[in-house]
Amino acid sequence: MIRNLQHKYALSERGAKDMIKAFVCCTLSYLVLIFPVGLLYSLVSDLMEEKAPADRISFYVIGSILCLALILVTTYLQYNATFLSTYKESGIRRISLAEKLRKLPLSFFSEKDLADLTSSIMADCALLETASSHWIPELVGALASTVLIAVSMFFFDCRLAIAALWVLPVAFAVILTSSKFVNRKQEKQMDAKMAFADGIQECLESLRDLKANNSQDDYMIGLDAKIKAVEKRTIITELNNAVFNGSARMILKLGIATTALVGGKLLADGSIGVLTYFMFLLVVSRIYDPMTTTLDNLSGIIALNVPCSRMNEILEHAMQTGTDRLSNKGYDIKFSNVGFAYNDGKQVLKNVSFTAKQGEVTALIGPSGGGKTTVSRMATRFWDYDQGTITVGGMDISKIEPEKLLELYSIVFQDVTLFNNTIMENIRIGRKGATDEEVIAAAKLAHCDEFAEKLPDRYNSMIGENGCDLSGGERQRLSIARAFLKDAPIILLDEATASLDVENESLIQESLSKLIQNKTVIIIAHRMRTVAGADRIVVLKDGNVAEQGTPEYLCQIDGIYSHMAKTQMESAQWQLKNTRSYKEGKQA
Ligand SMILES: Nc1ncnc2c1ncn2[C@@H]1O[C@H](COP(=O)(O)OP(=O)(O)OP(=O)(O)O)[C@@H](O)[C@H]1O
Repeated sequence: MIRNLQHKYALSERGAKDMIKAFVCCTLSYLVLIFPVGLLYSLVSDLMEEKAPADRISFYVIGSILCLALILVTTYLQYNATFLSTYKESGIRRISLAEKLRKLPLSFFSEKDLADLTSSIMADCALLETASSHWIPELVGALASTVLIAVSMFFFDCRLAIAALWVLPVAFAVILTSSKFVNRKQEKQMDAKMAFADGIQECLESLRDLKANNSQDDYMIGLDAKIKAVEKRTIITELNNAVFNGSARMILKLGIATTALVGGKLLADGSIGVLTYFMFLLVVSRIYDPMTTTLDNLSGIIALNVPCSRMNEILEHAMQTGTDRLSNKGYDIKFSNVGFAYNDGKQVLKNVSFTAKQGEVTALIGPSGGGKTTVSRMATRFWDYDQGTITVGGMDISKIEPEKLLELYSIVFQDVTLFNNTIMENIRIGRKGATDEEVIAAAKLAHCDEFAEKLPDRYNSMIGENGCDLSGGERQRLSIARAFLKDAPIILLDEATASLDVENESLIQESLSKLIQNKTVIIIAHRMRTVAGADRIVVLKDGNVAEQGTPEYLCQIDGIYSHMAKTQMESAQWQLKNTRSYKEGKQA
């Protein structure tokens, strides 16, 4: 049962046990509400039998105090078992989701969109919180207490019990049979919401390009259609809920009428006494209240399937694992017949073999789409390869825990990610715990001091979201400073100096040459000038190693590298041929 609950409602083991406790407490708290009814029944019975209530006054006072105490205690227990444990569990769920996401390979994220994941972490967690604190324990509590009360009703009078209880299975049947239909509508509503959230996110991210291309109006038409789709789907879902839940509620109310009618008839026939009739009416009024709430929640509980399966998909997805004990000898990176395909199944790397040696600079070059970035993703376990092996210092990287492996790398990406924080803290991400002096030394090596010193708060200046207050070159220099600070034995530079001007590129390359001494360096570059000084060049074309060797050797064989170098030399001399006619046109 515990395992079932864990899977069904994406709970931890402790969360599932707490949920069972909540079921028991809810049942008790509903059951004790019947005690005051019993006391009232006894009082009316005494009055009718003309017993002197004065003799029984202490019985009623003690009985009332006991009822009150029981209600207080069970309410307190129910509160603790549902609310406190739910919020504890919610914290555990959110942390385990975050932990899991941290350990999932990037391949998982390329299958999912950000809006979907954000919704799982925020909205789905909040929904499960409400379900675990209210809907599910209330449903189980109301059902269990109703069953017990129903049994005692049958004990008193079968005919009246049937008149009071026939509505329950009918109302439940309405909700359960409609659930599949309602679920489908809810799934469609969720899809429409996701498409809309994606649209908003895409719109905000691409605002600059939309403005530059005067495409805002066209884009807004598409976004408007998505909003309308959400509106339509929400109306349909709410209508469905209203029809089915409304019908179930009405059927429940019929129970009071049938009890009154059947009871009246039996009373007139003399089959039952006034007291039994009165007691049934009292009990019926008590059991329908929790049942009405329960029926409302039942459709919500059934619809939990969608968020729970989305959450389980994250929680049960295979993680990248490995040892955190390194036994590598040196830091040579060796690719042996590595093959890889992204989720679309297209083979992107085919039998890739090369060695990036420690103390050398290995440059990956080749035409666009040749597989350079993919090779770097394999080396860092951002994605796991399908065939072959990759080793670092002789140790198979697929057996190394990804976070441990990444400790060996200083990486500078082409698309830099910065945080809305100070320059100092953005660089300190390279090595947590580095002193201010160490951060500033790294910043100076990456020539960040040139712009940091000019800012009002110098290294303590805020740089805006993703460094929006800085230029492309300045952002790139910050990420290079991080790599300097981390000072790991393997350096991976993915077009690291691409957004720098020639002067800054030369200065940073000079600093980089100090950083890379005795390290394994892999550079991905398009500009042949950047890789001319490399010790080894690996040319990747269509996922194959087309050529490899020293720059001199590759020039001699007159292959792709030599052709690319020549073409880039020619393009360096290229100029706008139409300059004259352009000027003439302007003057005219
Ligand atoms: N996340 C992904 N999902 C599916 N296919 C991808 C993904 N990333 C890259 N590819 C495909 O893999 C192939 C190799 O891409 P990769 O980015 O490794 O090439 P590259 O040599 O680095 O290109 P460029 O020089 O343009 O950056 C391309 O055909 C690309 O379309």
